[in-house]
Amino acid sequence: MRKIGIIGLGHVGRLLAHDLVTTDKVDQLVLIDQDDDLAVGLKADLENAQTALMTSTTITIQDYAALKNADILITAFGDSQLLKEHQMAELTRNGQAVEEIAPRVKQSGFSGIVLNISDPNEAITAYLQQQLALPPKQVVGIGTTIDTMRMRQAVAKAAQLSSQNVSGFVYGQHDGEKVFAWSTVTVNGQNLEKSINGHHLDQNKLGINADLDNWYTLNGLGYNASAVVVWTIQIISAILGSGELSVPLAIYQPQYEGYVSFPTLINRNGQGNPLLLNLYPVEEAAVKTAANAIQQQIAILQQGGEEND
Ligand SMILES: NC(=O)c1ccc[n+]([C@@H]2O[C@H](COP(=O)([O-])OP(=O)(O)OC[C@H]3O[C@@H](n4cnc5c(N)ncnc54)[C@H](O)[C@@H]3O)[C@@H](O)[C@H]2O)c1
Repeated sequence: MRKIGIIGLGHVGRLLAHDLVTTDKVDQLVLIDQDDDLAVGLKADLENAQTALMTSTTITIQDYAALKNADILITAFGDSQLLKEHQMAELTRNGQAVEEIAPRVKQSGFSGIVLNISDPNEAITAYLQQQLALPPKQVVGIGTTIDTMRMRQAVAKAAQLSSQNVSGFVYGQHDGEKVFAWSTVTVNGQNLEKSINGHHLDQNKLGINADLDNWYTLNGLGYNASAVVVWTIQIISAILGSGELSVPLAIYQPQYEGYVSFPTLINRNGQGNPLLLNLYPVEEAAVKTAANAIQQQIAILQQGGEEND
């Protein structure tokens, strides 16, 4: 029995619930939002959709206790409107959401794997891990997964190839101190120093193009959801299946003494071994800068928590 909880049913949470139900990826779904009407409406809509399906998902709403035996909890709470102010505008409000949500999840007896989508991703994932008191391997964030896929796509477009030919990772901090680790990027096994498919690739331009897609999406839609939902489903499949996926998640990385986005394996036990690739010294220093920025955000959340006590 595959059981998944989703907390936060906005653009991301509701699209994820839709895709899980309509592609038969889940047997039991627990949907929770601070807005009761939204949860009731989404349940009714998804149940109506199931009339066209040969599969069936049991949907429970607004019940933290139902998370007890869930395999995976996806956290997608927040207020995407705040992103119009600045990239990290959700920090304090999502920190407060963690303080509301974590005790209720803990009380349910949930002992599965948490995949956090809420931003700022690394700091909120770390704060969730602290407040839930689950082992760090069971609390990961989507991290720089989407940034990495945008980077791969920018490389692929410049080389006029498909992005499946490109590997390599963005490290650091999603939307903040992002580190394009060009030392890890290859196209069909070849690094970017030589021309690829007859094209000389300029790393500065690639970085700008990678960010541009995010800008277009936010400018046009006011939020982004499709890419993060599709990759979340890939990660869910790795956790519920028998294989392993390598993605740059927000994980506890002892080398940086805290949470940072770093390539890692993910499997049925949660975070597996991190991929320890040889970074250029300048890249390694940039990841350290990102880890420090994340630590500063966590300190702000912890101070807020103390003030509220
Ligand atoms: N890391 C990524 O790649 C990535 C991509 C897209 C969105 N995000 C982040 O994911 C989060 C969700 O994005 P969205 O576009 O769905 O936002 P949204 O504003 O559309 O929806 C957020 C939902 O969370 C709910 N919520 C807020 N606080 C809550 C609480 N305490 N308890 C229960 N529900 C609560 C709200 O009622 C709302 O329905 C945001 O933090 C956003 O920045 C991250």
